Amino acid sequence: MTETTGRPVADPALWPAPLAADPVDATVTVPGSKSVTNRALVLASLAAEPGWLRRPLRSRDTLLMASALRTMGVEIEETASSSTAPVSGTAGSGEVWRVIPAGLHGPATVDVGNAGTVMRFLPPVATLADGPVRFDGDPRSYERPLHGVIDALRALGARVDDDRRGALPLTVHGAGSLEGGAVEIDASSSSQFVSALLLSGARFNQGVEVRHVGGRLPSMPHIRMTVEMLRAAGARVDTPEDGGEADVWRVTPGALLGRDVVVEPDLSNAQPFLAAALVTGGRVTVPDWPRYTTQAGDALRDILTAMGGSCELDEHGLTCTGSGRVRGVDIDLGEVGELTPGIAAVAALADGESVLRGVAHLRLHETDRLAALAQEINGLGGDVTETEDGLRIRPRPLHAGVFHTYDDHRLATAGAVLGLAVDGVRVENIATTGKTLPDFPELWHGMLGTSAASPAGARA
Ligand SMILES: O=C(O)C1=C[C@@H](OP(=O)(O)O)[C@@H](O)[C@H](O)C1
Ligand SMILES: C=C(OP(=O)(O)O)C(=O)O
Repeated sequence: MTETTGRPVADPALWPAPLAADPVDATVTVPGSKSVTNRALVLASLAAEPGWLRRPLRSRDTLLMASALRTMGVEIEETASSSTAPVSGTAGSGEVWRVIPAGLHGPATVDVGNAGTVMRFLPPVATLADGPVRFDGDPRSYERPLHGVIDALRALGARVDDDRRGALPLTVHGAGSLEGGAVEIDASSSSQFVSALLLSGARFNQGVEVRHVGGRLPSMPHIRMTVEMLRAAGARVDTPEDGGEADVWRVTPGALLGRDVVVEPDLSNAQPFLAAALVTGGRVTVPDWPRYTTQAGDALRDILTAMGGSCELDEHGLTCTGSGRVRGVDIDLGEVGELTPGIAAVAALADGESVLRGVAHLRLHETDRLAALAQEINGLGGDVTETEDGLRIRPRPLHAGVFHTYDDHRLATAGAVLGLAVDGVRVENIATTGKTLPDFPELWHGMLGTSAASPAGARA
């Protein structure tokens, strides 16, 4: 692309990933968790009384969730300060959303975008509406698995019209209530099937009993998050982990409490920043890292340590420090699949081979993440091969090039991590980070002490 003067100009769709001139040394405050925010919105909407979310994530996925619940009749008031909330939270300043539940209504139309949490958590909610709720979304949402939720809802008494059988778009014909009861699903393609049924289960006449039958269930921490948030809202939940049958979860019918939820920082979105410490031999602190959490991102402490860094959790938050050396790992990421793109980027810069296992289901995430990572890292000169359930990454010197992102926020942040160490990486559609981390470019430049207008080390 050239101006009329013939001078080359930057393509605005290609973000010049800043090269780290020095080891990073920064504190990065990471916005709220997508997974906590969207569960809290659903649970608050199903509760018997109003509730609050403090420091919710404001991103495409969470705004889609809020707007979907609003179209079904829930009131969500957004305020800038916590002063109106007469409750015990200690979130301090920041945004507060007040959720006022109401009888759920149809007809309504829900745009799920490409948010797994919206497309899976809301059809069960829609069975409680008093009319039809239509679900549609981005083209990719049509390809993401939904059969577990649709088949289960039918088995539990709902009427669902899915022209494409087991996929979006679809209509849930809400009848004001759902019988509920016991159901078997194969959730090996997404833990969100289980979470979806449990989240609404307390509002079904007979509650719900979900039995997973099939291959390995991924992302167990996310199911634990669902269980713990349900319990905090007053639901009785029986799980395999408290002596119940393997792969069976049960939610007893009952009213849910309105809560005052302080949303934790999104630990999976902390990943690129912590990875920056590792690949530049620097140091990054993420404040407010919870001492106890069900978030998958907490596994980063161990993973980044195994890759050559050191991570310390203290009153300042989590600080990860790079040693100047990045080690390859052989690791099963099945429990924490959403961390895979960022780990793959670090692994491509390591001093030895890595094997990332247990993540075959990533082929049906925002994009086919295994194919996309192999393609894009190899496009920069890397040596990545897809295995049956993951990636084999052999580090090689990388070179400048365009890193395509396939509308996947985690591909975009992975490209930024590579750009720290490889001169001339341009990330296509950095704005796609807005799915869960809208201010990513500003946060990234802030961490590096550069500015988007004249980033040191960046090339237009
Ligand atoms: O329930 C959740 O909030 C999530 C569960 C996981 O989904 P899968 O089990 O489909 O991987 C995870 O990857 C996703 O980012 C968020
Ligand atoms: C898989 C992810 O998202 P979703 O909630 O859309 O499934 C993710 O954020 O990595």
